[in-house]
Amino acid sequence: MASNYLKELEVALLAVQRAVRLTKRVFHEKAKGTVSKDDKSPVTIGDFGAQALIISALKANFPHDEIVAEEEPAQLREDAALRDQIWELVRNTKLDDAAAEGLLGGSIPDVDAMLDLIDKGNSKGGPRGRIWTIDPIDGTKGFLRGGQYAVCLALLEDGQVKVGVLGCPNLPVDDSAPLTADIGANQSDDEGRGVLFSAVEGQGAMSRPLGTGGLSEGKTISMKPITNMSDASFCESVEAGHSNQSESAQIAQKLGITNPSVRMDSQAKYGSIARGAGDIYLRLPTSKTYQEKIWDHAAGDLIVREAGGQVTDTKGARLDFSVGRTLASNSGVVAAPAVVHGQVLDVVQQVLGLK
Ligand SMILES: Nc1ncnc2c1ncn2[C@@H]1O[C@H](COP(=O)(O)O)[C@@H](OP(=O)(O)O)[C@H]1O
Ligand SMILES: [Mg+2]
Ligand SMILES: [Mg+2]
Ligand SMILES: [Mg+2]
Repeated sequence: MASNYLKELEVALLAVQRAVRLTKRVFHEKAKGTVSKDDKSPVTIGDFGAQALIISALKANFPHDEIVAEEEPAQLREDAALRDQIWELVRNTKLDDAAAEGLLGGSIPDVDAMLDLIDKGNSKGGPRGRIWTIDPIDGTKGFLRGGQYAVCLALLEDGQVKVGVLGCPNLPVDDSAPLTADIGANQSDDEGRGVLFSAVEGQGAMSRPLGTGGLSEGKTISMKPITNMSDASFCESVEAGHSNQSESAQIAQKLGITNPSVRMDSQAKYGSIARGAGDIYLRLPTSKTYQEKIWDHAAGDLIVREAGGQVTDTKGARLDFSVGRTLASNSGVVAAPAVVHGQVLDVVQQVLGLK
């Protein structure tokens, strides 16, 4: 029987909403409990705490599903002070709405249970079955800089993205607000910011304000129909090490795009183009060896496609979430409204020397 994924969507929206409450507390702190991972990338108490809360909600509702999550608890087992800071955040973060909080399964009993939950995100992924993928803070570097970041959750079934949710605390609520990575001078003022994007396969994409309790009504979002490339806006990573910014500038110029690129951290880029605030998202490989991670793209891929977009890699292939924890068979990302995707891809391939 076909599923409409209603329960999965509700749990995912509430789990992301709750996790965002935790990340926002850390965002507003000066000391974010940052440690360096083996690959030298940063992780904070916010990343670990959000992952624990989301996995707890998933395990309470879908105990047999597998989970591919970004963070692993090894460092925490050795660092009691860090572990206690995370536990303090996790046990004090709840939704205001008791029924919604109850749906997420209630409290985690103790710090060891929390570490075990973080560890439950260690699935290898793959082509079969139901697999959730979590990026507890996407754009950790943006989070540390005071920029954009996103809490990301998606459900894969037999390698296909079925449900995707992105919590973007620093984007404007207003879907028609212009595309900018700026979150305003006064970073402690949350007024008008915080959006939850979601999509279910075949059911369109939505946005709604991030709240503190239950869910508010969602609005359908769609990509902007581009009639003239010279008016298009494109976005890319802030981090030059994550995407080749000189190639993207050449691509934009060849397409006749006159606006400078908007550099924004995280999957907030996918959400922004899905609601028509921007048009095109380019992610161009900076190395031959780096493999994109499934948690960096699964939710955004579905949200953009359900909003009328097309998402491929630079070779023109759809993103393949069925080959493990990384997108090992893909290279980069080209996301654009379906009607112009072919035109954009053509220029990407010319500039990258792929044709
Ligand atoms: N060399 C590289 N090329 C592309 N992406 C990279 C990269 N090194 C790290 N990343 C990924 O880029 C993500 C952030 O994307 P963006 O640049 O669009 O904000 C990081 O997610 P995390 O912040 O969750 O670790 C990380 O997984
Ligand atoms: Mg990371
Ligand atoms: Mg990420
Ligand atoms: Mg992350």
